Amino acid sequence: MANNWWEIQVLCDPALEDLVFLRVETFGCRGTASEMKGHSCLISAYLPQEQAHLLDLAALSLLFRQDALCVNLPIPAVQWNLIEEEDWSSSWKQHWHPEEIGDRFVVNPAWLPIPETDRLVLQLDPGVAFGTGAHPTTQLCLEALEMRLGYEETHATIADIGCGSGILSIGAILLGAKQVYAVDIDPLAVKSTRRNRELNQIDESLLQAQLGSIEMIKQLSPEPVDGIVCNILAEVIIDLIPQMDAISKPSTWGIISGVLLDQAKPVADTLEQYGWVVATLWRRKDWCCFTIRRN
Ligand SMILES: C[S@@+](CC[C@H](N)C(=O)[O-])C[C@H]1O[C@@H](n2cnc3c(N)ncnc32)[C@H](O)[C@@H]1O
Repeated sequence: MANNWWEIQVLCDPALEDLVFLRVETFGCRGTASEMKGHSCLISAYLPQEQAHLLDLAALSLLFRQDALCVNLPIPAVQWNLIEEEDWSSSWKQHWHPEEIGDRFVVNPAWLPIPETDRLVLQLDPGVAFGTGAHPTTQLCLEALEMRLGYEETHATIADIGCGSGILSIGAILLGAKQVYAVDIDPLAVKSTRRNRELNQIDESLLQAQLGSIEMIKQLSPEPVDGIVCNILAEVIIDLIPQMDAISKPSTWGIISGVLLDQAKPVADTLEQYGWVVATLWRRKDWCCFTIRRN
């Protein structure tokens, strides 16, 4: 049977973009992209057909409407189409362009020529996994890695928990990390990380990607790691913090994102409760990123 996909398109005020992203991700969409259309933002999101009925899509549209009304913005225009597998990959790809992130990176879609640049080129085919470089939390994490590894520390061993496309793991290796252990509970993310590792010609021994979560890092890494990067949602992070001790040493640092601003306090409280100090808190749009170290 052909695998068809729903293409959900939301044309909204740019101020609503983050909320729409959050809604489509929570809904289970696997590929998302956004672009400006005049003064509006067009968000396209993709979901396997069998994962949603028409009624679910109608309910999702109502949520967009509700969100807009709550913050006093125009109601977004929503449409959905059923598209075939081949059309999905090509229609999704056309949304992606090379994107400069921080001072050091350019994220280049793997199907485009490699750009001439002094920056580190992060070749990426995100497939259906999260992590294209377009999301503020991914950008904040890459920028924090750049500050940590680019100027202060190389040869670090790093755990990437919730690796998605592998973008942060690959970024860390390009910046000189010695060894990265990448884990994700989604088998498609692990597959995507391995594919992107190959695209960036990184040896498997430098970047190991496995299905699982923090407990898998313990199995992969013979020693506690130097750094932890973790870009997942706040409630998952709060559950993971107590387990971070098992892979850390006194000098271990962390880069934690995926946290909406209004969820920053419970995350910070939990970090402090488990012996971590919040060194900085970076913000982009409605999201934030913590850099942390041991107490
Ligand atoms: C927001 S994406 C981040 C992807 C990528 N690291 C980035 O920064 O763009 C979060 C990823 O975490 C994974 N995830 C969710 N809960 C998890 C858990 N408890 N342990 C490990 N991975 C998890 C999801 O499958 C998803 O791929």
